[in-house]
Amino acid sequence: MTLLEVHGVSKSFRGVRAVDAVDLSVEEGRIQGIIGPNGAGKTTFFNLVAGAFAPDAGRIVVNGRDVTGLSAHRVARAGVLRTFQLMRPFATMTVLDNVTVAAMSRTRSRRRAQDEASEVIDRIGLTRWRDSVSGALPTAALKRLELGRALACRPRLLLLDEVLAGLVPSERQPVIELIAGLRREEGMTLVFVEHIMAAVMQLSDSVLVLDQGRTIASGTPAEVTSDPRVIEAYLGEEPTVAGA
Ligand SMILES: Nc1ncnc2c1ncn2[C@@H]1O[C@H](COP(=O)(O)OP(=O)(O)OP(=O)(O)O)[C@@H](O)[C@H]1O
Repeated sequence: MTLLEVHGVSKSFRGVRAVDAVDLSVEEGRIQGIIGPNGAGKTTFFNLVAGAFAPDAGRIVVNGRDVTGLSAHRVARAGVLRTFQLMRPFATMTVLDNVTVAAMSRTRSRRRAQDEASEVIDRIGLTRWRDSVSGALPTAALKRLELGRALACRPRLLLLDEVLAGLVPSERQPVIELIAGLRREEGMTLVFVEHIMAAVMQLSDSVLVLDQGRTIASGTPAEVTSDPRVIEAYLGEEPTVAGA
């Protein structure tokens, strides 16, 4: 079943076409990567799918329902959630309370929300930080917390915005495995924007490549990374972006 269908979405900011007639179709239970050089339009595309901005043109359908132009809140209720590159937990609240607040979006029972939050915290490997104030967490734990807050809402489609950014290489693989497990064990559908190519290669069933707002390639990780248009688009970028 197709969970996400994006038809020809476009968005301009003061004359700059940040996203230009982009199509994407994601089947349920698949992992879709989105890559592209800086300024390619990846974050804007996420914002359009998550309802942060309405597109100037095009249509977004989630689980057969047209969500084009709906608010982020309503898109979330349709089952689409995103994480943010810059984490936004409540710094003075504990990890447990932060995840409980997210779980409260699904239940009125604080007790049940707390139980679900505890499960999520174990799932994402934050058990030892459970009662710590979020502001005291190191970056790697904060990244997991951001993921946990999204998972507590039990999304059907999770949009991950550079979850590996800011992590040192040894911290990346466990997070990659955590993400792979979400699909394998829970059948979650994921769309992720990522600069770390090793993660894109390992996780993605399919990759969409944007450059200057347009789709320049789409296919398996091996197909897109050997595509001359993709190689050309990345020329001049930091080697860690193109080849890490
Ligand atoms: N809110 C905004 N107002 C004005 N211009 C914007 C806004 N958001 C994005 N843009 C512009 O749209 C274009 C695409 O930006 P976007 O952040 O979507 O790219 P990106 O691929 O996510 O880049 P990066 O990899 O650097 O995060 C850029 O030219 C950017 O300056």
